[in-house]
Amino acid sequence: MGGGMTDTPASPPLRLFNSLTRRLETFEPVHPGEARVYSCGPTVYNYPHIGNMRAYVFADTLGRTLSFKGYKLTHVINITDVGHLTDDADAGEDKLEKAAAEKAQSIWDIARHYTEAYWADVKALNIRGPMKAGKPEAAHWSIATDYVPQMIEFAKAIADKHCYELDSGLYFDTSTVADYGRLARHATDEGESRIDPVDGKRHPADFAIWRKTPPGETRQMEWDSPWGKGAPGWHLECSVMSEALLGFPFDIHTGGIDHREIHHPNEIAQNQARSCSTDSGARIWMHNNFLVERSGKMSKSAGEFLRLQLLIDKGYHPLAYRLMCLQAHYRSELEFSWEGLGAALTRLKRLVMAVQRTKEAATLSEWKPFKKYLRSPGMVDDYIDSINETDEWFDFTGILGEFDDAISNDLNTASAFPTSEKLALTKLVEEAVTDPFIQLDNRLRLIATMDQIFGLRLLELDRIDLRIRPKTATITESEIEAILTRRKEARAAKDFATSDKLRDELIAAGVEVMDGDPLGWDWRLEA
Ligand SMILES: Nc1ncnc2c1ncn2[C@@H]1O[C@H](COP(=O)(O)OP(=O)(O)OP(=O)(O)O)[C@@H](O)[C@H]1O
Ligand SMILES: [Zn+2]
Repeated sequence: MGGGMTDTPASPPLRLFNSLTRRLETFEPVHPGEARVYSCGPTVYNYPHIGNMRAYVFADTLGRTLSFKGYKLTHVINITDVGHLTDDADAGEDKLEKAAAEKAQSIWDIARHYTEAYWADVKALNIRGPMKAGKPEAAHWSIATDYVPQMIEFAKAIADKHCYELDSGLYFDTSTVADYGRLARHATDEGESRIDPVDGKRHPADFAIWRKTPPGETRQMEWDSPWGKGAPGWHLECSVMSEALLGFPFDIHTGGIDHREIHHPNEIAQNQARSCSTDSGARIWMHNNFLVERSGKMSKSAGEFLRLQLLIDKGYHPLAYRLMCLQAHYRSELEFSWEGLGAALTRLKRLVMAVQRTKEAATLSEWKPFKKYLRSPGMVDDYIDSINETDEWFDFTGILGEFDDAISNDLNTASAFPTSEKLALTKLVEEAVTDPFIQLDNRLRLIATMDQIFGLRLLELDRIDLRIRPKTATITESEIEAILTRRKEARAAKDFATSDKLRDELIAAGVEVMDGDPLGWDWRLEA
């Protein structure tokens, strides 16, 4: 550690809010130098809505932060293609079987279709996806139906001590484990009125770990088991896949805040049974709050919902939605509005434009992040050494230190944002264009470093990428460009009548010209 630099500030430890203790805790990995994370994946019976995608932007921000802090990340995200009922508890039908019946399609085709739709959103939002020991290429998405034999083994192992059989399935007796429901913080028999009773259940909170196919019926997805033909329960999937892929216990388990009430307490109960201990299975349980609309939580069951593709069709770049998520803390509710999304898009444009100007003036052709800083999770000494090596006098420690503080404080991208935007725009980029003492290349390296967490592609995006033509526009890109060129000429010649006429022509075609906009014009966005 950089000899003699005793006054160097230490990189802050990563502190995360643990839903189990409802407190901020310092992250201490189970395996030194590693971070193993499990995120509950989508149930692929319908398109994901942008609220669902907030859960994965959050999981991705966590993963990126762990990588930034120097941990070798293994991140598992599953695909739930079986077992999730229309109620989070045990009433209702299998969501996938129901969708298949309604559409008269094969359940496997339905699962495939919606899995691909989810992957498209993941890609558009620059979510990194699964990771194995720091390598995305070594990882794969974990599909629940690939793990059914392991689920049966898990159930067999806990059946005698913790389960009982009814006509409808094998049920977990929640009274057999200590402190059931401690994550949700409700007493076992209270607050359960929304759980429809299943005949014969010993306690309202007991849940199916194996659901038998009713006599005389056939399910499209069913497997043989010691309890007859049937399908696994949803909660079982996550316990099995997390143990199989991450070991027991692992570091962090994530999901939306609704999972804190039923799904995760049930996973914990299974994990306790399996390990014959009080260990919940993960050291830290983290939950993102909801994306809401004025009318309430965005949800599929409520009928109408917003898909990422709709935002794109209206002319919003998907990363504007990512930025909108980053501007709020993951534990706060975020209210969606078109105005808010529009403001995020304008902010993204300004950032991209400022970076672009700096790129044009810089000398390097590639802007790698400050690798040395990234490689020294404990201290920033190495990083200061690297600056000394390059004779750079500018105090990066302050900027990166501030950024590191924010992100290490329970992923506070919300506070990182105003800070980094202020720095990036006024100090780092705009001043950089005029200040002869500040090296442009280092501004770009700094942005590259921070963007490892933001994932906004700030160095790759071009102003052209941010112009998305709304589906409703009745004019082509080149026609717009031609009119805009003529309008610019008219304005230069102070011929404002022609300029206004051309602007009206564009408006009639669905394109709004915004003279104050950094891009010179913008598409009209429908409210
Ligand atoms: N409005 C929301 N905002 C943020 N996260 C959400 C929201 N709705 C669901 N989630 C989270 O999205 C992830 C994927 O959920 P899943 O695919 O199971 O959807 P779902 O629960 O069927 O959706 P819905 O609640 O809309 O019916 C979960 O972690 C869930 O907690
Ligand atoms: Zn899960």
